[in-house]
Order: sequence, then structure tokens, then C-alpha cells
Amino acid sequence: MRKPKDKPAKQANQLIEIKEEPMDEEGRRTVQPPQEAEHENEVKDELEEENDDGGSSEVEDEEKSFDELGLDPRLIRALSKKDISVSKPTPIQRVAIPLILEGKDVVARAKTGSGKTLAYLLPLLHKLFADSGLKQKNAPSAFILVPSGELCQQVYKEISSLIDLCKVHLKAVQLRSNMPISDMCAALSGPPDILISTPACVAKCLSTGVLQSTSVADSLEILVLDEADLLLSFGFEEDLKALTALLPRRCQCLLMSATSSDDVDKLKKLILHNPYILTLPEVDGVKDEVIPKNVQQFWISTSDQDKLVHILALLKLELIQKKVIIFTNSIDMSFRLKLFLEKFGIKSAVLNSELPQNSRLHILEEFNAGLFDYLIAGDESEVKDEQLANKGSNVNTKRSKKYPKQKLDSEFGVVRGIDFKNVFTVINYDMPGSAVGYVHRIGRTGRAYNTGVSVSLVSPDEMDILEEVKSLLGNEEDQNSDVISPFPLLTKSAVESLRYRAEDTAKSVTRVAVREARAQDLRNEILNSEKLKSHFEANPRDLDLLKHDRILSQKPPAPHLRKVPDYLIDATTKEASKMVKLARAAMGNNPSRRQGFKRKLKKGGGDPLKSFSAEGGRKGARKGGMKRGGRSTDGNHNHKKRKSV
Ligand SMILES: Nc1ncnc2c1ncn2[C@@H]1O[C@H](COP(=O)(O)OP(=O)(O)OP(=O)(O)O)[C@@H](O)[C@H]1O
Repeated sequence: MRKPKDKPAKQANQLIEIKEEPMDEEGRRTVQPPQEAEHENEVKDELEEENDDGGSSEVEDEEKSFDELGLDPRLIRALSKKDISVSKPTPIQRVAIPLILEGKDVVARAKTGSGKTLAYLLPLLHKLFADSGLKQKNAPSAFILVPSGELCQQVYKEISSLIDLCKVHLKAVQLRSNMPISDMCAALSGPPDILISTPACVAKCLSTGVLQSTSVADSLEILVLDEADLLLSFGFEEDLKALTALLPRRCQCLLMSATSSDDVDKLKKLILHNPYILTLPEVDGVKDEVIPKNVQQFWISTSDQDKLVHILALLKLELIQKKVIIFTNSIDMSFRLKLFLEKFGIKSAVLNSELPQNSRLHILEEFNAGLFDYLIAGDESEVKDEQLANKGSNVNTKRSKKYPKQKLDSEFGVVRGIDFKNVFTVINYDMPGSAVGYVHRIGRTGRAYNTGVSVSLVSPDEMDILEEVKSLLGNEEDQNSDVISPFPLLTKSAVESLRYRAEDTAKSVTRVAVREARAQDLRNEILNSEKLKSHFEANPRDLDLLKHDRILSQKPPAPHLRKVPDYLIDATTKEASKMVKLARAAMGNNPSRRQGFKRKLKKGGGDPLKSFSAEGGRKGARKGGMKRGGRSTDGNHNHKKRKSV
């Protein structure tokens, strides 16, 4: 039973619950049915102030720098070298780091892009710096478990760069289920200090003897479960239970997640001991800030058939800023869209679960490095959820009618947790199957202190999901505030001006063409995957080996489709496009410039998405907030006031 003195000093922005979980005689965690675990105590601190406009701001004197959080100076220097302002930890970092340094088990729930990875990596490394070489080990001291291969790679790169910058003798390795056993054994020889992997892969290592249970029980000091809400829905429950039984009493457990779910609660009860539960008010207190408030969310009402002409208008008339991720719900739709856009000279890469993992990782790296601007991502995560549910997993996710059955890589995930760099716009070409899916997709922009925009194309069939999203994100107290507004820059006449070309071109993107392009891309990528593997072993930093946004159409794009003739574009659209370009030029790709620009926008106006109404031309900025609204292209009016962003 934890005594009152164990309670931490008041922490900023948090809800703290304290609970205790039973141990067996050997001091190991017992696997307890979730419903039996009890919360013993609960303390709630409300340390946010309400602004006049209903938003919230942190209390100034609570804002500690990284220096003041007690981290090793080498880590602080490494952050500076990574261009992260040492004076500005994110709220979750400010709260979680001291608790983790104190050795507490922590459950951290904070919105997408809020810096949860560094919130656990920094104190984890700090502790390993201090412990390094003190004890002979036969297994890694820290396990970081994530749901997908993509996340393994991302966390591995982040931790490796910190280790390099700190110039310490720590070794991190990543293991994925598809690696040969011999490679796993080689990676674990030593042993390394940190293992980044998926629960399935760790279970495989334990069952094949690559990892010895006794060594894990003797060596493991810290276990991190990142993207915890996904770990169970990816079907890792049994794998996690196998590991849980080995966890020694002293092992510190950390659980990170952006959204809450029954699965997170289940995991918490399965693995954690006396955890401090950090739930930033942005997540639970103020509903519409599940999505970072620096992301402006829009929607366009359109029929299914008209989605192609709408996306063409958005991209070709330059009404949105690059870089752009376009989410679809199926691989075929991704290729249809790619082929369609190619005809108009817009090159894009497709990311999907069918591709070999090396190719997927390389596509992500190239996109993050800015080698291409448009990424079409087939987000089939909820198809996977359904497949798992059919296999007996207790996933209960609302499913859109539009998902076809596909063969999926069980460790593929393009949406959750992937830190896409400098993505300004996220487009939902297809709406996701659930509101939680929406939150994770939109969270790929507006990361950390950056700004972003999302535009969802919503067909009549998808209106129920839009409503679900609105009610998840909406502010109960202010029923009139729209969290997602109609996109103001696209006029009906702009869409109509492109209709003939779009419909004519869409006819040439036949099912056969899509099937051939998909097969061709897969063949290319399988070949590339082998090349990539050997190439990257020799040149880990080389990104430019292969182009992933190459043209797949049999015929090159017709020259007349590349450029939209001037006479087709109406004056309002020209002005909107000019303003978007100006905004882009002012912001560039540099996040700090974006911050400066955001400040300028706040002061003087000029953000086209706030000051522009497609039907009425440019509107003047008003004091205390700018007018938003306009009309969706099917004519829906929206005169409601939107919350400031
Ligand atoms: N204090 C900070 N200041 C500026 N940038 C930061 C800070 N902390 C983290 N970042 C950057 O913010 C981005 C998002 O961080 P991260 O991937 O950890 O978010 P997350 O909370 O895990 O998001 P998700 O829930 O989508 O996984 C990363 O590029 C990271 O380098």
C-alpha cells in the first residue's frame, strides 16, 4: 500500500491515480484479470487556466526547461543538436520525465504528436547512463515494445541518434518477427542494453530460446509499451502475457498512448504496478483538443464518384500546402488515385501493407527527407482489426462498408505513431472506419509545435463517421462551435472547370490498369527490397537509391493535362491559390519559421484558410478572431463560429 509521502509534488497538467497490484512470493507480477484490479487512490490536479476564448494555456511558472527536469547534461546537449529547444519540453515531457526518473510506473496519455517518444526515451537513457557497466547482464536492460515494424525502425533511429550524440557506450538493437533466427541471435549477443521490438517478436525470441526467460527476469529494468492502445488490438495479448509472467518486481513499466480505450486499461492492469496515470487535460478535459489545436480541420461534401475531381482541384489548383498525405481505405483505391493523378503530372508514392518491409521503411525515409511531396497511404488498420476480431480477439471497432478483404502484414502500421516530418496537409480521400482512426490519421500533421491542415472528402455514406468524429471532438459546452468546418477555398465553379477532364481521364484508369499498376509496383519493390537490404547494410544513410514516386502508367501524361489553362480558373480560385502559395513561401519547410509565421498570422491575419471565403472572396480579419465559414461545394452553408486555433 503506497503511503501518502509517496505522492509526488503537484505536477502540471495531470490526473494522477495510484493503484497497487499483487505480486507472487518471488516478487513477480501476477497476471490479474482486469476486472479484479482496483484503483486504490486517486488525486486530481487541475493546473490549467481558461483563456477568455475558452481555450486553455499552461500556467507560466509551471513551465520548466529540460535542464530543470533533472536530465543528464549530455542528453540536454543532444537535444540542442537535434534542434529541439531545451527550454521547451512539451507538457507530457514536463510531467512524465521527473516521475520516470524517480522510478515510478507511468501511464501517459497525450494527444498525437505531443512528444511522447522523448518523454520516455530521455529518462530511460538517463537511467541507463547511470547503470551502465554496474552489473553483468545476459539480456537487455530495457525493452521498448511497439505494434509495428515501422515504429520499431522509428524508435530505433531516435534512440540511436541520441546515443551517438551523447557519445556513450550503450547499444540499442531492433528485432522484427521476419528476421532469421540467426540474425536475432547475432543482434542479441553481447547483450545490447536496449531492445526495440514488437511483442510478437519478443514472444518468438522467448519460445525459440533466442532470449532466455531467466536472463530476462534477471536483467530487465525498464519495459516500455508504446502506442499501447494498439498493442492489444494488433493481437499481441498472449505475447504480452508471456512476457508479463517474467517481469521482476523491480522492473519499471511505462505505457504510452494517444487515445484511451478498454485495451489500454486492460494492459495497465496486466502489466503496471502502482502506476501514475498522466492524462493531460487536452485529452480528457477539453474534448476537441484530442487533435492538436494547431491543426485546422476541414471537410468537403461530395459524392463518391466526384472525389477524384475534388482531389484534383485541391492539388492542381494549389489550394493546399505540401507535403501531403492522402489516406485511402484500400490498396486498389491508392493505385487508382496514383494513376489518376499521374495523368495530370502529379507524382506520388503509394505506401501499403503489401509491400516488403524494406521498401515501406525506405518510402517513409524518402518522404520524411522531402524527396517527394505526395504520399498515398493505404490505411487498412481497421480491416486488420476486423480480421483479428474474427480470429477471436476482443476488438470491437465500427467498420465502414467500404473495406474490402486484403492480405495484410500483421506488423504493418502507417497511421499510428509514425512521425512523418513536415507534413502540412492530411487528406482523407476515404473517411476512416472510426473516429479514433480519424484522430490518428489527422495526428500525422501538426506534430509538436508545427501547424497543419486536414481536409476530409465525405460522401453521403460516410456522413455517419463524420458525425461520430464531430461528437468525439466537439465541445459539449459550446454546441455552436464546429470543430471541423467546410473547406473554404474550393468553389463549385473551380470543381466544375475540371470536371470534364477529370471524368474523361478517370475512364482511362480502368480496373485492369489498376491491377497491372499494383502488380508492377509490387514486382519493382520486391526487387528493390533485396537491393535496399544490401545497399543499406553498406550505406545506412543513403536515401537516394530508388525513386518510389515513379510513374506507373503505361502512357506518359498528355501535355495538355499537366497544366490547367488559365481561362478555366475563376478569379476567386486564383486569389485563393495565390494566398496559399504566399503562405507556403512565408513558412517554408522550416518548423521554426512556421512558428514565426504562425505568430505573424495571429497578429496580423493573412492565413487564407481563416480570412477567405470561396463564395465571397477575401474577407478582412476581425479583431479577436477571424471569420471562418463559407460553403461546401455541394452548397451547404456554414455560418457557425469556429473555435480559435
Ligand atoms: N520538446 C519538443 N520540442 C519540439 N519538438 C519536439 C519536442 N519533443 C518532441 N518533438 C518532436 O515532435 C515530433 C512528434 O513527437 P512524437 O513522435 O514523440 O509524438 P507522439 O506523441 O509519440 O505522437 P503519436 O501519438 O502520433 O505517436 C517528433 O518529430 C519529435 O522530434
